[in-house]
Amino acid sequence: MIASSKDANPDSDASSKPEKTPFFVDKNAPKNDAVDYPAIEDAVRVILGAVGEDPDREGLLETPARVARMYAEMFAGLKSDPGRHLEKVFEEDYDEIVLVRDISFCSMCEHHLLPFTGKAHIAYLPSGKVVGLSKLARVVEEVARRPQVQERLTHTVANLIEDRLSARGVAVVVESTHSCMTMRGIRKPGSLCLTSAMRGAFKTDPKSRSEVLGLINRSAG
Ligand SMILES: Nc1nc2c(ncn2[C@@H]2O[C@H](COP(=O)(O)OP(=O)(O)OP(=O)(O)O)[C@@H](O)[C@H]2O)c(=O)[nH]1
Ligand SMILES: [Zn+2]
Repeated sequence: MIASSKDANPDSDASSKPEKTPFFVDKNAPKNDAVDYPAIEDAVRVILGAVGEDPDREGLLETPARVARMYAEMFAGLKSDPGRHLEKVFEEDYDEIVLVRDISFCSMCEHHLLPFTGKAHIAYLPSGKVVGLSKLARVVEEVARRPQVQERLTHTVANLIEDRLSARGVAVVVESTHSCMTMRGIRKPGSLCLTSAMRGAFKTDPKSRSEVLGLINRSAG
């Protein structure tokens, strides 16, 4: 467990502080040991005060703790290795396209800390070994749980699959809506951002590329 900002402050006197709301009250969310929950709570109280709110009013009392749990959940993939989901492979005499489409995800834009949500489509060309289909979705789910840009999400997933499965080709297409473009700033609801990462045969062979894009496009939406 990382020490909280209070622990790090030699002047702090925990005994004189009122007892805080227990920060881990969501029984469903696993504890994220990489996250300093009390530090997030402190920061949220500061933000609430800074926007002109009263962090001590009843409706906001538990908000810092809720936000800490939310960030712990949203950033649960920050310190983990999503590639571990691709370790259990099995041999199969199949060398054509494997495509899992419409894998929903929710990630966090690193510029505004607002969510971007959408779908990922993953295809690969096996080279003797395949992986359980759900594992591709697990990789997306875990990589998504980081602050990032969509481009990084896309190529991180592609690199993991190419490396861990020694795939002859990998295609990752991600389509998503960025809250920072829909609810603030330019405010363009309905705008969609598409990114793709092509590896191996999908990058070098136009026929393979067009075949996989055809399958993804036909299936998407
Ligand atoms: N390339 C890319 N840009 C992103 C992503 N998520 C958010 N952005 C953009 O990050 C940019 C940040 O631009 P800045 O000018 O630094 O910040 P800003 O003043 O809040 O920008 P506006 O959103 O235009 O108001 C914006 O253009 C966002 O649309 C992403 O996943 N990929
Ligand atoms: Zn943003």
